[in-house]
Amino acid sequence: ALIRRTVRRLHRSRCSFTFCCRCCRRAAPPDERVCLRLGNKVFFTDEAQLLDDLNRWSLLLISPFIYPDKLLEAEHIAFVTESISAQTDNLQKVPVSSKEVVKWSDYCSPLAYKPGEPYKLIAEASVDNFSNLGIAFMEDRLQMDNGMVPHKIVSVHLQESTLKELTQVAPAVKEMSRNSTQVNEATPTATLGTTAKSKLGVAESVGQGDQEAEEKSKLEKESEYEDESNSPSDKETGFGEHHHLHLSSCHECLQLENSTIESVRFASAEDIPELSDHCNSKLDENGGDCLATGIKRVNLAGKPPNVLIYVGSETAKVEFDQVKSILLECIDADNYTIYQLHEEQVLKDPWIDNAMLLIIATEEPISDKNQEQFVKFLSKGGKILGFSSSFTFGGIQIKRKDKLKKTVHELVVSKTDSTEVKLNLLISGCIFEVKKESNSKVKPLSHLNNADKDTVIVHLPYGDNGGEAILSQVHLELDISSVDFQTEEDFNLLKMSNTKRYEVLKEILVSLGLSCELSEIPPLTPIYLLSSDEEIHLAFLKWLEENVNAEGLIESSKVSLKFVSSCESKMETTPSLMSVITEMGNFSSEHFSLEMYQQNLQTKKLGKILLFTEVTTTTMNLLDGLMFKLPEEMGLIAIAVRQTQGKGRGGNVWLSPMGCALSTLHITVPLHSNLGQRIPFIQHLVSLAMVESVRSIPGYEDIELRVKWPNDIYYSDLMKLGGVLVTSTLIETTFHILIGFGFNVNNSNPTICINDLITKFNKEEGTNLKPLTADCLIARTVTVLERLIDIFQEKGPNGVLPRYYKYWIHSGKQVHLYNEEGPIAWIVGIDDYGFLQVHEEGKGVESVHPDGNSFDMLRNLIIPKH
Ligand SMILES: O=C(O)CCCC[C@@H]1SC[C@@H]2NC(=O)N[C@@H]21
Repeated sequence: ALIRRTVRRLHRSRCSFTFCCRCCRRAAPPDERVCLRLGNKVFFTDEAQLLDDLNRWSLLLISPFIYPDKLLEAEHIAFVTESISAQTDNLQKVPVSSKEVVKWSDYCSPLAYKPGEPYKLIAEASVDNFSNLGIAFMEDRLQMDNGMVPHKIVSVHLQESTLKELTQVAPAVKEMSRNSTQVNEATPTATLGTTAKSKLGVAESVGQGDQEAEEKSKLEKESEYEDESNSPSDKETGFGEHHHLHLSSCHECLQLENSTIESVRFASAEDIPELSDHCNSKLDENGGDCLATGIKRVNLAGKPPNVLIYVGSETAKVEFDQVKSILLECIDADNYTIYQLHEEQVLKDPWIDNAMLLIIATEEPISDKNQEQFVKFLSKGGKILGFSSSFTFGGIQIKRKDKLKKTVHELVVSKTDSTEVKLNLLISGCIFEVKKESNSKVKPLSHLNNADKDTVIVHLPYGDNGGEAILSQVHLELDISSVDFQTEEDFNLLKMSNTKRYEVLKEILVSLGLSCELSEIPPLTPIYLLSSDEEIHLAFLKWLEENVNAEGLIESSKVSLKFVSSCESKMETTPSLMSVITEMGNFSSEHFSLEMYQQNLQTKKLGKILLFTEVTTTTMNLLDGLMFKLPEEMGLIAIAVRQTQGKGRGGNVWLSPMGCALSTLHITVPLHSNLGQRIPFIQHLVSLAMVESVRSIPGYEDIELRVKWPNDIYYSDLMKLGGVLVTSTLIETTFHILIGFGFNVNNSNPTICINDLITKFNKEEGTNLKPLTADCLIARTVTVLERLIDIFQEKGPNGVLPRYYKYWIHSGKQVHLYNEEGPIAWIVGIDDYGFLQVHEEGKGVESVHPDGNSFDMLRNLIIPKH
């Protein structure tokens, strides 16, 4: 309280606040200035410390969407934090509980740094967050992102001239902040200056080891490193002493990535069988095995079989839509028709003879007459699925358990293959009991994981005609948007069970005779050539005239592109031949706004020439024919709404449904450059850009989106919602890099998406942040990425790492080396080549190289490779 009060009272005055260790002799204050002593720490006030010259600092304002004018508001404090390496600080104490730890960058934004011992960082924070940092420091709970130990925090006054220097780094600022209140308009309209670089800071020498590399490059011939190709070893790709140089597609890295992939099984991409090109014929092949086919025979009109949903009273339209929508996501939608069974139809209409499945999804009491009708349906071989309804028959009864009502609880589900699945779901507040006297064939399918093992899902056969019901008292039908979750823990539990909820629901539907096979693959659509402005569009067309072959084709081994002026030419789009429509005027899409993309793209080169399509195989194949020949200033990007053969890392399939932002960007990197010597860093830069694309929007700074090393995008440290796939081709001394990135923006199911996090944030904070769209976020990602690459080329890893650490999930995480009983080490950062660094007690900081180790974050293990 004392610290908070002092900072709040005095922050507008010309005084500074210092938190430091008593051993920092030079800072020893006169007694009258000391506000608080705690152990070996002291907090005191002093005269204003001015910081008017940033010449010896390296600036970190790397995001083009950051607003230093916030600093002019008196509500923010700028300060310098000094830290020393853990080895130097013998007194480093490990906080008792990780809950107490305050992660430095969670409470501030880094602005500039000065390497060395002590390592100094300038940052800014709100008045309260500055106090939080000070308090944590005093209580030995402050953790720096890079594993160093904080020794001193001093607030400073940034002169207006200093702020101007910051503003030079972020020229789009003024324009941005004008628009910053409305998200849809919070898009930068100013373009970045031609040189948006800082004139300050220590630039690392570019092109070190040039001679060796040059010699090597003479020997280089075009070589492409892709996931499936014969990846070169580090030796082959290394230059001089840069023996760590290592591509994300190399063998070691893939192993590393596989272990990472293993640890995120619930992400949207994983464990999904690859779609075969012959998927369309699946239904026919199923033939008589499929109950749906059987029903079709009954349905003489040739119409697909009916699934009816009864939600009780007429006001329940919302409930009907909710149940219908999850059903459409589970069943082969083309083969069923879903209707609402209205109250007045239950007794009148001949639905009993036309429906194959009735879903009862209402907690309202069911009248005796309706009950009789539903049982009659069963007696004729009908199937019933009950969601939290009072409908029962045979040997079971429903018992209320009020303390369970609307709670999230773990349940255990027995699957048909006799395995068990555990997941968390919202409970209706009722359970099933088997009547004592009954000799019916009730089969419990699921019980709560509580002391009473309360039964919550049952299977009941009825009569001799194959009638059966599965009744559930857990809300399998509700997704997070319809659940009134109370706590963050409930949100997390439900989201982490979301994939399993689908799994269980599908299994129930299949056991009731529905087909849950993936529906037909959508047909591929033509590509549109779109550009960020008219001028570049014309320049591209001119270039094209000179570069297409006699048939108007740009050929490549993956896809040949046939350029046509309008969509009138009715050419079929196939995986190996696609038409590209060059007239922008005809373009419109329900799922992509070119205007939104243009507004958010603030780049010099990247992403200027856009190949957009609704449905393609994979965006990774579209740029091949163009990328080696096109002039550099026409940065290429491919964007799709859906992919039929989306590629993930390590040969995985990347599920690419509507709502997922899907894109491949082409960049070139000179071999003799900071980044060219550290190619694996690209994946870190892209991950960081994806996170910043959201968290740099005013109001969205605290959306819990993070990076997981090496290249995943996570919700907190819990669930994957995005990833990066990088392939590179070295031609002479230029790397041509294709960066595929995908993130779930508006596809809440079957896992989690960015808009879920925004909804959660609005609910918790009482805000009204708007949902985001793929077009906006792809453009922002490219904009931030170009910025990050510029900074990296100028300053090397140090120019971007403080920002990466701000968003990564590993700060201060403990791991075991070698095996579960192995020595403990702390993750402290990544080294100059992008590898993880750990600090083993008593041994200091070491890099964990993928060629010797793999990293299993879920098990908190770094294990040697076998
Ligand atoms: O496995 C990963 O985490 C990487 C996923 C990368 C997916 C993107 S989506 C756009 C681009 N096209 C693809 O086929 N894959 C990448």
